[in-house]
Amino acid sequence: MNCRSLFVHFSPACKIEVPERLTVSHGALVRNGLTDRCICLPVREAVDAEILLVHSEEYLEAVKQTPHMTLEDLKEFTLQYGDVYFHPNIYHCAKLAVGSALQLVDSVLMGKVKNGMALVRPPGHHSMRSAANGFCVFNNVAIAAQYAKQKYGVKRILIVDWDIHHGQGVQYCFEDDPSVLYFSWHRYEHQKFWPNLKDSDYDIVGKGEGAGFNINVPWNKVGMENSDYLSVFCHLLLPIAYEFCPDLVLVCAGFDSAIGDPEGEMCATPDIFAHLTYLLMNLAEGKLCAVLEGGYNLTSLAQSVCQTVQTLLGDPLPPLTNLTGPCRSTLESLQCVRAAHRQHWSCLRHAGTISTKRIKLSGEGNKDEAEVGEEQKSPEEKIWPEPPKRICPPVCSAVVLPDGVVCPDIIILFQIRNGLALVGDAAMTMTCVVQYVAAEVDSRYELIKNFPFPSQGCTDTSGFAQAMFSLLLPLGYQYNPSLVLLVRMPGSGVCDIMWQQLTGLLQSFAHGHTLVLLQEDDKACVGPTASILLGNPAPPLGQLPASLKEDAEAVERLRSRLQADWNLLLTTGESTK
Ligand SMILES: NCCCNCCCCCC(O)(O)C(F)(F)F
Ligand SMILES: [Zn+2]
Repeated sequence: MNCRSLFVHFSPACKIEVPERLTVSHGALVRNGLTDRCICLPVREAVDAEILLVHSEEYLEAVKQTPHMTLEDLKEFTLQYGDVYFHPNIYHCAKLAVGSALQLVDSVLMGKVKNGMALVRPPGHHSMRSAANGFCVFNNVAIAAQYAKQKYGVKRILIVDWDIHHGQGVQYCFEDDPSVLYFSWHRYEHQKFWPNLKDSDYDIVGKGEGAGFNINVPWNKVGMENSDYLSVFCHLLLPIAYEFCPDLVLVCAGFDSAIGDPEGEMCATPDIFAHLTYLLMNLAEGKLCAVLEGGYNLTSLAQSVCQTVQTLLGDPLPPLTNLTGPCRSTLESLQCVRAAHRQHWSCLRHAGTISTKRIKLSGEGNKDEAEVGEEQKSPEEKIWPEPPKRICPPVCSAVVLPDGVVCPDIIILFQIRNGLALVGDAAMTMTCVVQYVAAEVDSRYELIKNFPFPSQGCTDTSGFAQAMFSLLLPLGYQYNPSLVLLVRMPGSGVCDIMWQQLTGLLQSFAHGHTLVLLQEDDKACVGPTASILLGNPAPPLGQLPASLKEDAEAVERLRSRLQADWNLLLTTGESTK
């Protein structure tokens, strides 16, 4: 009689955390030709010392006994923990899951690969120092973070947990540690959703030295969409992450936050993970390790994994359509978290200083007022369009030198992905290109007009970064252009590394079709700009100081003025009216 039949007979086998999660995800990667473009790292078992970076000796010793336990003992053992199922082979699997995450960290930090993803089972983010919990035995990502600090002396690590459950195990591990910034959003419903912890609410910000380095974003309604996720990234996570300036980004990549998942009951589509991944790749010079956590709808999971890996490979992002702006519940959560963290992060200090009152958002139904038809469907019955194919043009970038004429249609007609032109007069050329594209090329194409940056321009990097996240990104997403025309005007006051970050972030739009115009005497900028257009990560901005008050307030004023028409700019449930 093999273990399997023993296991099935006595313990309530877990119905959603099943082996098919890995076989279906891997199968989709193979089918989409993505495994051919990756190197497949060998896995190994974690050794005791690595597991003890996070877990206690008594817990490790106890788990070590499980392979030799009788079914009765196993059942007894399991009962002391919550929502976790022990099989005689789970200790071996849990060591492989940790070992895989550490292999990925080694390869990224030794520069063998730029980034990567570990597809592991069992997941890890709920397991605590001396307790298994929520399908998790060892905390894969928490161990990976401690390992990176100990073995490579990494100073600052950002952990982004986009799984729909709160990774309380990670939170407890680093709550007093300022070198690890833990960000988690999670279905919460005012503590009515599992794991029903007060510790998962927005006001739990970390302890002692770690105060401010734990960010909890509770989703108090289900049905959250792409707009809700993007709003939290633009108006909370990215500004803080850039201020923190991590040397390494780890992702608790759970995909139960995607549409169709029975646990999450959210409505964000799999292509959102392409954008979330890309936005994080502009940090830590692209050093990003994603480790699988949850995700229980096999169709949605497979698509989300492919979207994530395709972005890690540098493919152009699929434009996100019909972004309707965040819902009321999201705005309330966002406002609460920003207020709880204002004292810890200068990027939030001036936020909301301009009091704003509520506006009626276009088409905003708060999540439980969704149209009847959709609402009746169970998560498994939900349908969504397959993410669009993300074709990378044969030529990635082109540089046009002064005597050549810029022909943007080669970019627009997808012959190349992006381009850079050195021109005599950037302003005049910009006008020509705008007219040319508007007239010559099919009028369907829109352009990102020159963003109305605060009149006096943002002189300091922090102010500019603030404008980028709270203005430019949300506007760009909602405007959804087909071409991004980025013009570096003489005397713009934008420093080179900020320019590189901006060039990188703007690839989020228009399938990455960016045309950059530089003044021909700006030769020094050609190399750094071309490097970004070719997909290299932008150098870090460094830990950002507080932005100038007048800059931050100018951005806030502009945001308040524009948010009536562009509600991805909203950060509070209020408006100026
Ligand atoms: N009435 C009890 C419901 C218990 N539900 C347990 C949900 C566990 C979620 C695990 C996960 O998805 O967060 C992980 F990423 F760890 F796998
Ligand atoms: Zn989960």
